[in-house]
Amino acid sequence: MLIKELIRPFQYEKIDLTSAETQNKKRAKDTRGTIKRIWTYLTAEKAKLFLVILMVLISTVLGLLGPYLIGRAIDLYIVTETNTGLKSLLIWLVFIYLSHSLSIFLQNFWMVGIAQNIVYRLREQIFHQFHRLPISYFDKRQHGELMSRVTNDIDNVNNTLNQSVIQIFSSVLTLVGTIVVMLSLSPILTVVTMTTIPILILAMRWITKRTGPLYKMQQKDLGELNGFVEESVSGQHVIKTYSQEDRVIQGFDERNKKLQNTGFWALTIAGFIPKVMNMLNYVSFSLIAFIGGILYIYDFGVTVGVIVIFAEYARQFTRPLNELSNQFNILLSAVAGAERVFLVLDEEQEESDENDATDITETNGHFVFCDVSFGYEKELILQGISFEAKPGESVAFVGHTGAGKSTIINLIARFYNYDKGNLTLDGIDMKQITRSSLRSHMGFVLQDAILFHDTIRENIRYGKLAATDEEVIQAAKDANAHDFIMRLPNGYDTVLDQSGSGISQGQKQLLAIARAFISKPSILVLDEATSNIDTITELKIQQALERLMEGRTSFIIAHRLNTIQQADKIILLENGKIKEQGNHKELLAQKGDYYNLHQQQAQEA
Ligand SMILES: Nc1ncnc2c1ncn2[C@@H]1O[C@H](COP(=O)(O)OP(=O)(O)OP(=O)(O)O)[C@@H](O)[C@H]1O
Repeated sequence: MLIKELIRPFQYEKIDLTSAETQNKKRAKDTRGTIKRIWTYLTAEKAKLFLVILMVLISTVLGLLGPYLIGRAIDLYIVTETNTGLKSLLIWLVFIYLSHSLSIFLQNFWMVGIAQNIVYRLREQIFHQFHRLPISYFDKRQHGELMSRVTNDIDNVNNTLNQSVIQIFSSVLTLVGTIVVMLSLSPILTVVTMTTIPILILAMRWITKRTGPLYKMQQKDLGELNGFVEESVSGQHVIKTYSQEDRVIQGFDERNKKLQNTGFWALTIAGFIPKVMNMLNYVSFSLIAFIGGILYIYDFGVTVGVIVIFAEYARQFTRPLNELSNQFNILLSAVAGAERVFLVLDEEQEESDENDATDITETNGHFVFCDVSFGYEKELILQGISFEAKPGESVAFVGHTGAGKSTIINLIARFYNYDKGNLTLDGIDMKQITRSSLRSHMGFVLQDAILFHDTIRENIRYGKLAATDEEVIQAAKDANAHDFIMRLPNGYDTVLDQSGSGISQGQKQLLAIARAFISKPSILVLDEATSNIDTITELKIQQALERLMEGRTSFIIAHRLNTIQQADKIILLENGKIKEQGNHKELLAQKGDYYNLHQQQAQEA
């Protein structure tokens, strides 16, 4: 059992990197582009970046000077046993090492500042971008996965910026500096020191070729896992009602396992780097000691001090190489993260097609659909839709699930653009009206009222931020919500949470109606609640809605026919087409589908 446990961590599935590698190759250009783009963020912090580079330069030179002086001390004072000058050289050494530490401290200090500024901007940009993207963008993606971009991916960029930029500069400088000093001391020993480099490069290549795609996979898997967790947390109600806990846990386990697997391989392979480095270090150290010793004994111009300098430089020399490849790995993982952030930033914004659209300052709410067709993807969902909603009229949509009721609303609110035909508001083509001005005249009372973690007062005020407390109370009264609010211990100051727990489904609806009242919209969209609401509350909702609809063009997604009998127009949809339209009386007289539906629901009731 124990042995099994011990070897368990090694029983990871092998990961096929071929597909990831080809993907990696395809994206190579993107990687370069992404690095360039990160660089533009860096150069926005010119002054600090300059200071960092200056400190890196100073620390590198001082780092080279230390071993050099120790070597000289051995040759000049220790081997020859003369003490004069040794003291002052040692004082110099102390000063050099102290300054070396100080310059390293400063470069890190400034770099942390730069990194924080950059991730602050990135976070700000991506969050702002989220609010400028069309609804279709969010419809197509898992929300937790998107959230992962703001958190994990940006974190990743942050970590890399903190470490990599300095490391890369200092590694390159140290490499160049070491080679120059080594060559000036002993070209033969320089060659000896460098013999291990080809092996090192080959080993690093082997490693990075594998870790690069693995890091990308790891970020992706992490995003998926986060998406799943977000869905499971926000969907707890549904999961529990349908007793789907086991299935969700199993789904989580699969994703968790996948992430564990990629994480294991990414870190294991990356972990070879220091081992290979150490081994090669010892090899090169032995070679220097051995060949340097021979050169010293046979008097080839190599001193003990020079051997010591080389031994120290050999270490210094492989370290930057190691760090470069290490940083390269970390850089790849950050580039993967940054790429996912930039992908969001590069998405077309909702207003991108609004160049020749104009704001509407007011509207009568007169909609005309003329032979309108629309599909989310290639497949057409709505076909040949024609109807008119005159100012102040109420239009109700009925039809089976998936018939296209919500889709028509999506076109009315311009969450999506219609494809063919003609859709106008007050005679103006919908595509010529800016979305923000259109929506500023619209009010929504949706099935699942979205509340924010704030007081009831602020939740109602969300409909019009400038509303006074009196207006909030008036709106609540109009919405029949005032009484229940006053019965809560903290009244209007009761803090709700996102799911609105603490108040009932019907009360949530009343708050949503109050929110719509306060914004005084000309156009209303009502999505009837299907859930069971007690009859008294339902009556209150119905009353409030009728009051709200007065004088406003209203679109109602109806699930029960008894609530829409007063509607000016009822449109029966089937498979994205209008099957019947007219008012309640007319449709009953037609004795068509509406009539049948009505009979059916009457019987059920
Ligand atoms: N964002 C979307 N992307 C792709 N297809 C979608 C999208 N939203 C809806 N659909 C498809 O469009 C069709 C019409 O959906 P719609 O939501 O308009 O129906 P509905 O009549 O409102 O149904 P319900 O009463 O269930 O809300 C369905 O086949 C649905 O699968």
